[in-house]
Amino acid sequence: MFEGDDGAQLQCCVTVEQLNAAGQATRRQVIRKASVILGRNEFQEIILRVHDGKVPQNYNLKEFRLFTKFVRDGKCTVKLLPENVQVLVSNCPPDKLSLFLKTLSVKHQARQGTKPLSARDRLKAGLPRSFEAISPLQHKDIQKVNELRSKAAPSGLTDQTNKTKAAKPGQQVKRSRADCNFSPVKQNPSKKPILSLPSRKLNKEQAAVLSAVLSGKNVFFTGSAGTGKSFLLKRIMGSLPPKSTFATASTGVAACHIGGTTLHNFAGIGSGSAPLEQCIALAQRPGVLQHWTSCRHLIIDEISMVEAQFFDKLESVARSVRRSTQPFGGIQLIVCGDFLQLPPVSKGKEKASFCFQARSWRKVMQLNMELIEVRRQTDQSFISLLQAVRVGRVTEEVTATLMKSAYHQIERDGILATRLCTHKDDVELTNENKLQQLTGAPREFEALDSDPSLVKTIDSHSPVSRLIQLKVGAQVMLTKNLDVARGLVNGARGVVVSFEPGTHGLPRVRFMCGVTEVVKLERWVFKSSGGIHLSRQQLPLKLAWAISIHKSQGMTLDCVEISLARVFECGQAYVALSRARNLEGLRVMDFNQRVVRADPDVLLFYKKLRKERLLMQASMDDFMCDKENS
Ligand SMILES: Nc1ncnc2c1ncn2[C@@H]1O[C@H](COP(=O)(O)OP(=O)(O)OP(=O)(O)O)[C@@H](O)[C@H]1O
Ligand SMILES: [Mg+2]
Repeated sequence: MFEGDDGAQLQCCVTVEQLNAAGQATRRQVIRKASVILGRNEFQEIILRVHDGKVPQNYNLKEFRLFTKFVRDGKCTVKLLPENVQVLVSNCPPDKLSLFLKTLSVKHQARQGTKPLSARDRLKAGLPRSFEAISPLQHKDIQKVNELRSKAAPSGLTDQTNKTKAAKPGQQVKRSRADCNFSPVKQNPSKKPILSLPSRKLNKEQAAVLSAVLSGKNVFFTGSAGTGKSFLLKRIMGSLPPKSTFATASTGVAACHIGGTTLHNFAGIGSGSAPLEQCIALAQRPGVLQHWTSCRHLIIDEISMVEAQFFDKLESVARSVRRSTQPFGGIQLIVCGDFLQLPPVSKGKEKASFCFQARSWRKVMQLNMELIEVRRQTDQSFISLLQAVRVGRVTEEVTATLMKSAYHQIERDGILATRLCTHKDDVELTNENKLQQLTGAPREFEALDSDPSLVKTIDSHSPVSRLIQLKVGAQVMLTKNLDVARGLVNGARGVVVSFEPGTHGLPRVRFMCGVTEVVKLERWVFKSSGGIHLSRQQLPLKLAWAISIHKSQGMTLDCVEISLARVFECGQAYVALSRARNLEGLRVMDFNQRVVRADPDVLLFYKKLRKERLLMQASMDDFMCDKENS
């Protein structure tokens, strides 16, 4: 079973169109708040029921086409062929929609081969009309369909590409990349199951946070590095209606991680330092106002870098722009981060205050929850070392272990360690020099930007630069998840071993995980504050002799060398050390315990939170059993 969802029911916007022979809509019905249910009638045929809260409409899914290209945007179309009707779904939580389509596809294919009933058979059966929601997808359904598919002789394909050989009219399902796990019925050379279930399930504590979010409460959830906060945020995004959900983060790097935008971009009030009236006026500009009025769920990752005054300003702007007296104007806040990691950037002398010190924080936050289970690292002793560093408790043993790591040999297959630097200029200098030292002329890869005049905005949102220079031997890092199962994930380290033929031949990279792959162009799409979609097409690579600690925020890194001598912020040493997946992949130069500092205000906040949360935790338990009993 899939976590917390039966896959047979959707809440979304539905448009039902009756088409004429030329495919134009002659009649259109829009249902803003529809429920769409997958079920079976008295003859066990699969029925799509669209309910507008008054009268349900049933569509028999015998012959239909699915258009699923925009599932990640919460949209799809079911085209009923004989009736020439199309049902357009929109503003649907993407994860729910993709599970629904998977259920539909599997259940439909499992029925392949059953003889269609004639009108006479129906009459003779004399069964009372009935409708029953379809049972949730189980592993056995998947197995059955994979068997059917692997047995399917090549000529019997219902694959779009060889239309002439398409099997009897049956389901002519149009497949798009979005359906990659419903790949068209082809002989499957790799013999791996064609259909698969989502492998990376939420653990219990992550599921509890998701439940609290879906109950509509304002939730702050925290946890040390690698406990899956960002991972969970992406699942939360997949469970909320896309049109009214805005995913943001305090920095461009973190925003990239969750496929969102920066909080500043969402808010459109600049630095927020202007007087309130002015900020409200800024928020009412076209393009920005639409964010504030359509937003019902505001997600913020890496909250530790948002400063208190900015948070308070946002809260006041929200109430004023949305003409609501509720905290944050009634927007549901879903906020996460680790206050013992990077603090807000201080301007000038005085120390910037943390978000939890904001006037409105306690008024806004209804539930504080914590993820305890660390997922990035697996070695318990390394996890304990990191926990000690996180709270600034540097024992002799911690010091000895980190100093010993200076001799770790972490290079392998020509892949050198990435140096995590505290200052950006060191990074640029190191990468440039190292590239220059390699023989041969560099190959240049220029990005294709949707709007070259907005290169600054695009730069601040994408993890790759407009221009990338590479040579054979260049140390590189992947900046996008290409294939999680094969270890080609954001942060994966590698070295360029060759280029494909031709002046713009793509680079072939050998990765630390053992895979050697030609890296192809990828595309990043994001919404800028004016609400316009911007995009960049570029290689998902960046030079990786060095990277800044700020740019490594949120990342999981294979092999890092850290020099902590110039660490200047509380939490910075912890962020750097906690990027490494294991101690063997880490080399710490010139360690001395002075560089490890935890902010005393933050330690106090977590201490109070723990004391309170014991109550909150109890109420969390109450909350969970209320849920079970409801
Ligand atoms: N339930 C899960 N199933 C499988 N993998 C998971 C799960 N939760 C987290 N992970 C993996 O653990 C690693 C750390 O997760 P993530 O980056 O979300 O942690 P984080 O709390 O955001 O860390 P940081 O504080 O450094 O940003 C990632 O590789 C992520 O894919
Ligand atoms: Mg994170």
